[in-house]
Amino acid sequence: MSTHAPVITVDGPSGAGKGTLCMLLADKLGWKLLDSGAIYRVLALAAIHHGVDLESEDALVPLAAHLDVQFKAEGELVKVILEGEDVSGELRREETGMAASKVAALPRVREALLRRQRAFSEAPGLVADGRDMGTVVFPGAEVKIFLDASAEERANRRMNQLQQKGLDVNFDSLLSEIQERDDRDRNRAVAPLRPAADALVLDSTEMSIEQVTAQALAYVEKKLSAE
Ligand SMILES: Nc1ncnc2c1ncn2[C@@H]1O[C@H](COP(=O)(O)OP(=O)(O)OP(=O)(O)O)[C@@H](O)[C@H]1O
Ligand SMILES: Nc1ccn([C@@H]2O[C@H](COP(=O)(O)O)[C@@H](O)[C@H]2O)c(=O)n1
Repeated sequence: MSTHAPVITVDGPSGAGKGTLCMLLADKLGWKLLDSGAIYRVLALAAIHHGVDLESEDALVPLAAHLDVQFKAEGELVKVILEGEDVSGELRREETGMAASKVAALPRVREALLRRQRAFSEAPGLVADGRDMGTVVFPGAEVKIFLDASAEERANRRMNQLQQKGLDVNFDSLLSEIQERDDRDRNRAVAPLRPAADALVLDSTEMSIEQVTAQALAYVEKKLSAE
């Protein structure tokens, strides 16, 4: 007999702070974490490594269906192993995010990755980070949050994040990459980025990580205790 595990979905645009919030929620609740963006990123890397055109749906679908990837937790970090190779560094690059948003716009590619994402749902619960977690992948989720922030604030956060890694970055090019990715994610024909009708929308533009976490946790506790 299968038991139902509760799900919290956190959707929103790139750099809104979803990953940060999801990690804190999963840690606090002792629940599993799904970083669905990492799956699209891994697929994009697999395509690049195999010389597959990022717009060829026919070639990408079998690659998505047979993606040989492992996520290995090592302390606070998660190592991503694609076909035996550690791609954790390559995975987080801005150009990988851009390539991921191209493969993610293809309907049959999304379909091929659905089961893999749903398989993350297990007891005691799952915190799922992405673009369509509350609308498509887990439409029956107990708690749905849509985390937003202005494009300028997200570019600023990303710039600080990259500078902390010692990388030389340009605000204007980060902002235009974020806007290009937003545009593709919001306007694609399938699973476009938008809040689920029953999601709490949090605009974090003027909020610290601590304020976002406190508001999200209060909402999660209220929703879960009402179940
Ligand atoms: N409320 C906040 N205020 C300031 N900085 C924040 C806030 N939330 C997150 N950050 C910082 O912004 C950066 C991006 O956050 P994070 O990686 O969580 O975003 P994301 O939405 O998961 O992005 P992506 O979808 O591209 O993976 C990180 O350096 C994080 O520490
Ligand atoms: N549920 C999702 C998650 C991600 N995507 C696409 O992948 C790109 C990379 O995502 P990150 O969260 O790792 O930045 C993103 O721009 C989306 O195009 C998606 O479509 N659905």
